Amino acid sequence: MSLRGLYAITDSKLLADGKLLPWVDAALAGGARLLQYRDKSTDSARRLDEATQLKSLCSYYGAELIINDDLALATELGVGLHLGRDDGSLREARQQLGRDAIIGATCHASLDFAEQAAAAGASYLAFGRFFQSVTKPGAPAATPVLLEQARKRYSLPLVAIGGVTLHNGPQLISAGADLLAVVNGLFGADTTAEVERRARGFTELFSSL
Ligand SMILES: Cc1ncc(COP(=O)(O)OP(=O)(O)O)c(N)n1
Ligand SMILES: Cc1ncsc1CCOP(=O)(O)O
Ligand SMILES: [Mg+2]
Repeated sequence: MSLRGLYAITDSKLLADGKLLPWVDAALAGGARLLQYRDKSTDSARRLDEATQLKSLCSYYGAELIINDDLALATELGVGLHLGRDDGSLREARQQLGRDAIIGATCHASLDFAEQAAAAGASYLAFGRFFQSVTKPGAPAATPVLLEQARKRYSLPLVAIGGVTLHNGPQLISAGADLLAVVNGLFGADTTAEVERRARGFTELFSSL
């Protein structure tokens, strides 16, 4: 599949109290192409249960499920994986998950990190945060100029993350982002109808630019 469009990322605090499945359903109905299950808890039984249900939802909508941080869970479900700088070896994950798996890499604001990730077999390169992020306020700051530089250097899909909204998304796409990765700007909505409206809005940004 082509990696372009909205990349929705779950947040266990925003999507507590039974919201996970309906809110994700709305994001996928609105056109999200990738969904990352990002849950920092250690309750492995609940994580397996939730990720299994998300896999079914993604498959219904023709989207791809990516697991944050957890190679074992991605392997068990046969889905993709996102690894940060301290989340284990991308090369080993590639060997374990196989050549067709989507494996994404955090590059913060560094073309050197991007070079290492590309050499290790990353499927996409993720830069950011680009704006203030309530989800991860301490993430290193990146600028659209960095995206432009990465765009010239790599044909791999580029992901922009961090404080992304419908309002600031267009400048990231113009700078070369193939995927907009969004937590709060999507799942911070109060209703499923609003999540779907926002997801549709993000999706339309890619056809209008
Ligand atoms: C698409 C995408 N990009 C970056 C990140 C951040 O990953 P990481 O630096 O490992 O931080 P955590 O998300 O694990 O807190 C991401 N998850 N997804
Ligand atoms: C996980 C992560 N990595 C860099 S910023 C970020 C959080 C993105 O969440 P939000 O879209 O709410 O800023
Ligand atoms: Mg991580």
